[in-house]
Amino acid sequence: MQNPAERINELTDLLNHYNHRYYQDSVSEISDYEFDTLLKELAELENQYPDLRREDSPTLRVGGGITKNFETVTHRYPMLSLGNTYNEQDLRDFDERVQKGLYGEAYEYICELKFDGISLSMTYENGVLKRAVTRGDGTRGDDITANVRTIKSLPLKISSRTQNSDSPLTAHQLPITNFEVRGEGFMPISSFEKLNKDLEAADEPTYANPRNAASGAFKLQDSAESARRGLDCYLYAFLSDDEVFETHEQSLLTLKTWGFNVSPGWRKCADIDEVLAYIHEWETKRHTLPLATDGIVIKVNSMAQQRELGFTAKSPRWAISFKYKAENKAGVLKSVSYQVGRTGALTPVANLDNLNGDGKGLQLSGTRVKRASLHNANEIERLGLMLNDVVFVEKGGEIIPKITGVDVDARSNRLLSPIVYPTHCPECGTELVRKETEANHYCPNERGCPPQLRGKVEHFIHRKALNIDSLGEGKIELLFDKNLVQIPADLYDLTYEKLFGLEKVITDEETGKTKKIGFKEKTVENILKGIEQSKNVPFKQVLFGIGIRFVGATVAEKLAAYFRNIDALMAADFEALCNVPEIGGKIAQSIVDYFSEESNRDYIGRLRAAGLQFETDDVPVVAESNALEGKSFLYTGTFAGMTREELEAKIEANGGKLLSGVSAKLNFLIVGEKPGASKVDKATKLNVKMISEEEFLGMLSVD
Ligand SMILES: NC(=O)c1ccc[n+]([C@@H]2O[C@H](COP(=O)([O-])OP(=O)(O)OC[C@H]3O[C@@H](n4cnc5c(N)ncnc54)[C@H](O)[C@@H]3O)[C@@H](O)[C@H]2O)c1
Ligand SMILES: [Zn+2]
Repeated sequence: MQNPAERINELTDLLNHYNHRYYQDSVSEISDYEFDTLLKELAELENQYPDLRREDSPTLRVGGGITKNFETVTHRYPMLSLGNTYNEQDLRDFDERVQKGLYGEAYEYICELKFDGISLSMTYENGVLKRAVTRGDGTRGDDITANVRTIKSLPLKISSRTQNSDSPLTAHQLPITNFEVRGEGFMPISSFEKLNKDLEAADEPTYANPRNAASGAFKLQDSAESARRGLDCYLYAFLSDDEVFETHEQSLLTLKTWGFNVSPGWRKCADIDEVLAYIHEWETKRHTLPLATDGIVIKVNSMAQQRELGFTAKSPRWAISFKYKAENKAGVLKSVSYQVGRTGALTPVANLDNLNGDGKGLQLSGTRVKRASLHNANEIERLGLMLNDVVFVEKGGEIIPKITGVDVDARSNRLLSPIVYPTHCPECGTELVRKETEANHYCPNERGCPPQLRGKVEHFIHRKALNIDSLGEGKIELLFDKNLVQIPADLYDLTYEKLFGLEKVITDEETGKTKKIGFKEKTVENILKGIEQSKNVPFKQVLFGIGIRFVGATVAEKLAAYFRNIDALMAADFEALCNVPEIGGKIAQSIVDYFSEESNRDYIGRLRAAGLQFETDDVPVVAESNALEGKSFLYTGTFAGMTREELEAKIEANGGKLLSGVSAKLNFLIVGEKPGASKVDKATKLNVKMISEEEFLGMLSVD
């Protein structure tokens, strides 16, 4: 057996790693349940061997951190975590501790839903929103006011209506005007789904769940982009220097009258049994809410009693959270279907039913589950799946259900058959290929496979490409069905006459509901207007929209700035392309291959004839010297003498290469004011030379 010291070390390192990934990178490498189980194991070991507890133990600290991408703000009142449990007995133990701590005084609880997003603290001065800060490490957080201000439901200035009168209270009439409110910033499930669809269309990585998506959105540098992500916030706490409220209940009611978005689901409970009833009631009901929740928060109602009970290093003694385990059910794998995505990648999808086999699917976390993604052939192999197997299906914070295992014991009396992976594309019949380095099989028929063609048009109209938002997925399907559009260039041949009156009934695969879409006058005018306006979209977006493999929005921007027009780009050979800052061999080869095909050149010709922008009118980078030739740079933070754009232009104008991340290839990291900790850390580890703004400018003057 491992000795306790080793295990404590191992757990501390592991949990600190998961915390970093979760809070800094918005990624969950393991489930919350697994994380909490490991944390509990560590806490118990530390209890037994207090001397072995490390100073950086995750049991002592709130998990988050500050990012240095934002101004750091010290919290007036620390922002702590919550103790958590997954079972009733722990809750009863908590209740007993409260009882003891209050020496027999009567007490009651408030139960609230536990919203799954990120904690926010908002400071109001004279009734006006001054600052919004993340929890960070509990003592200091990131100032993300600009992003939080994009939440429409959050009052920027308090005006409230009293119970008896309809006239708004001014700030002066409020009992208190300097205070802090706390709440959970979240992304509604509908916004989350829309965002992921958008990201997918732009070839960018998607988020595993709404929490990670919210966390990412609140920490964007560009608040206009935050605004587009549809964030929201529920408030659940009030803090001030004076004792304003006697109970938590009063504070919630008052916050509501002041115009704050307080979740309506909370309830006062007289004892722990009522708390448990609340927990059972919401176990499935919570799935009908428009946002993700992962449990219940239980708080002692009286503020005086809260003060009496106090805090541990990490969390209040007067509150605890009860977390629901991801629900797991057994079902039957009826069949596997195969979907072809817009890149031609094949995804196997499990078709499931309940054990009764009545065709109704599995009732899981409040929804009916009939399908689960199997990702790729490796996953099927890893699970050892056979058709007609009894499988365990889980639906957690991940929203999309997954198969977690096979009930091998159930096999003896079942008729099983192997899953035969297709050799040909189910959509177009072309033989599938599988590259050595990739897990997925692909259909190589880029130019004839219907989902791939549709995908290209969807990519073309994307906001970051030609931005034709009057055409959605359903409308494109209709255009495909009627043979009006095959490739994006066909969009420019559409006319009012061709579009008017088109109709189609669409059936939702999940719900079976049907909906009719038809092109009436207004729709047609909008579509044509959107297409017309796309002719003004800048070259870099057109280049992205064309859909050359590996040419994402950022690469397209670099190429457009460097070559300035399509002719120069098409004329560039592999070497010339590799000379462009940040363009590597893989991208260069893909571009060369693309333009070597006649059909692609014809396609560009058609788009050009339609009047799209194929040259850029941004100010070009004028070469100044070759002082930086052969050297690569990256910067972090802000600079006194120039903007980031000017710095980038300086690097390029003097022959330097700008890299997008810290790697062993990087020669210099230019470190400005408030540098990013992760870049500096990584540069230190990799021994990358770090220089100041002055040192960089000094490099320019030497010959
Ligand atoms: N999967 C992973 O890799 C990983 C890594 C780190 C942490 N985690 C998870 O995160 C947890 C720790 O996160 P945490 O410290 O934020 O604790 P927590 O999320 O378990 O609870 C505290 C938070 O709950 C939120 N909350 C939501 N509704 C609330 C309400 N009505 N009242 C009060 N607070 C409410 C607040 O933001 C508060 O900060 C872990 O227990 C684990 O489950 C997972
Ligand atoms: Zn195909």
